[in-house]
Amino acid sequence: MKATLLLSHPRAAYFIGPQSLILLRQHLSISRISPPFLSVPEDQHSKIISLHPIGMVPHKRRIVGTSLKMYFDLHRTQEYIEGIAKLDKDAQEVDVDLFVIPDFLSVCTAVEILKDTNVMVGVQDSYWEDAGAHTGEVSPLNIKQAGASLVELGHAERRARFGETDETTARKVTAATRNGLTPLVCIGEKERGASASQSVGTAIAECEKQVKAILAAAPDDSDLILAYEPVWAIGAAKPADADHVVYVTKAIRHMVANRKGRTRILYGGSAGPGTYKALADGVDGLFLGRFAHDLQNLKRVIEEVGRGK
Ligand SMILES: O=C[C@H](O)COP(=O)(O)O
Repeated sequence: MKATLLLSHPRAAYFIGPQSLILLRQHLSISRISPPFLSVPEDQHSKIISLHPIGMVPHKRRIVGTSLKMYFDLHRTQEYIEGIAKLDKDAQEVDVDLFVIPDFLSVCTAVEILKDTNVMVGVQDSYWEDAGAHTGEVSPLNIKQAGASLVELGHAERRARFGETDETTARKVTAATRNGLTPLVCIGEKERGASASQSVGTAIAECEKQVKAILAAAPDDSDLILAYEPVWAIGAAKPADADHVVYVTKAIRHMVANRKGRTRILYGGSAGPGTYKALADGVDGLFLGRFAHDLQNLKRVIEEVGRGK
């Protein structure tokens, strides 16, 4: 068994095996451990670095973005993307990756407007074949050629309204990575449980099934973004409780701990300014919907995520 523990650190994450755990417990005099996560007091971090330099994985660069879903017409979308271009500098200043996912018709416009920035452009879906008689579908090959770099897949709205399943999402994940696109796959439980602990248990069980399908479909060394979006928190007045999100996203991180490729975990679902700080232990950033329509809100979120608060 390997990588059974994940140690959080402001600048790094550490994956260690059971042997190392015994050593680490002695070294740091830690008695209380709740696998798979271990909290180490900040003044002891340097001891971990010297004890386990080999298992060190660099901290993942944080990431913030928004999907415009089908909210705006073409003119408003263009104006919005021009506004996003102005936030590139803000994102760079705080080392945050920024992305925007417009409607399909606006993708080429977005790529053109953002060509001199670091902002990534994504699409809201893509098909599992690259070409052929698939009326109405959009080829991942063409998406790549258009200059997009992200493909959002398996969003709850597509699962609910267009019959998408773990299986179809997985096929699309494979096709996206085959074409050099990064899949941003949405996962999350449908219902909130009767109690806090039941909600966490249900969420982890449902996410595990979704994550397994994604991991089987994505090459192990590919870049992957998982957006944890509890379905009941999408389009709501406020995001899911921070404790809930942190428990679930830590469990998701454990599920993907053995991947070779970079795997970043986002939270989405009524997120906005003020959401990130309490989630910082669990997620690498936020995926916004409505609350990014006001670009001032998005700017604040970029700053908050970049500063970790
Ligand atoms: O794609 C984004 C998510 O579905 C969240 O949307 P929302 O923030 O409007 O709830």
